[in-house]
Amino acid sequence: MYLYGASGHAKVIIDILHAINEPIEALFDDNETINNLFDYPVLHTSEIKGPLLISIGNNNIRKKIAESVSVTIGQAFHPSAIISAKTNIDKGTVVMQGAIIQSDVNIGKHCIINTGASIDHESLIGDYVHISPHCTLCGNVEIGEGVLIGAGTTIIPGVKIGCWSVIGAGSVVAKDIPDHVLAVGNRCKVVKNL
Ligand SMILES: CC(=O)SCCNC(=O)CCNC(=O)[C@H](O)C(C)(C)COP(=O)(O)OP(=O)(O)OC[C@H]1O[C@@H](n2cnc3c(N)ncnc32)[C@H](O)[C@@H]1OP(=O)(O)O
Repeated sequence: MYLYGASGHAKVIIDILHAINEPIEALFDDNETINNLFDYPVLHTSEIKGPLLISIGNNNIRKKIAESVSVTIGQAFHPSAIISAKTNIDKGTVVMQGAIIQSDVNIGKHCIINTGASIDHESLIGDYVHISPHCTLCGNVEIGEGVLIGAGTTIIPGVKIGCWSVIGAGSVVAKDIPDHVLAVGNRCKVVKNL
């Protein structure tokens, strides 16, 4: 596996790849001052190789890179994650330690399902989404493309979050949230447009 991005997020993905015995060939990064991460070389080249995981936490940047490369895309699920056999997860998505993904969930490409997050039955997660550590998504939740759900957020059943919106850490979302907004709080409310 090759990784694009040599930051803290890459360190967590490296742990997952170790846990599943997936060899790591090298990392790529645009920052020419970073030449290695742990024992792995960091390359600065436009010749990107696959299978590739984009190991960058920012959803916009992950999308830009995904659209600019034409190599095989990998996947990485930590063995401690519990993933229903009746779930579809698209390429490029990583599932961190202790996450739980229940039956009939669909998750798009290049998503991050972070440490200890729980996604319940029949939920729909768009492409380039980040579900941060210890979020709880109840059943039938819908998350639009590019959304960041901040750490520890709870989303009650059936709620829809619009594309490229951000939900602040620790929020409780009981009503639908539109596209391109920042919304925060218990009784989560929109505080600004993005
Ligand atoms: C392994 C990992 O680390 S994964 C990374 C996971 N990342 C996260 O969970 C980060 C989530 N980010 C947040 O919660 C941030 O605070 C954000 C995105 C909500 C806000 O960031 P900014 O755009 O900088 O907004 P800003 O700090 O100006 O806040 C706007 C208002 O919302 C408030 N606010 C910000 N965050 C929160 C929050 N989580 N809950 C309640 N209110 C909040 C601020 O106090 C501010 O209120 P004010 O205008 O009355 O002063």
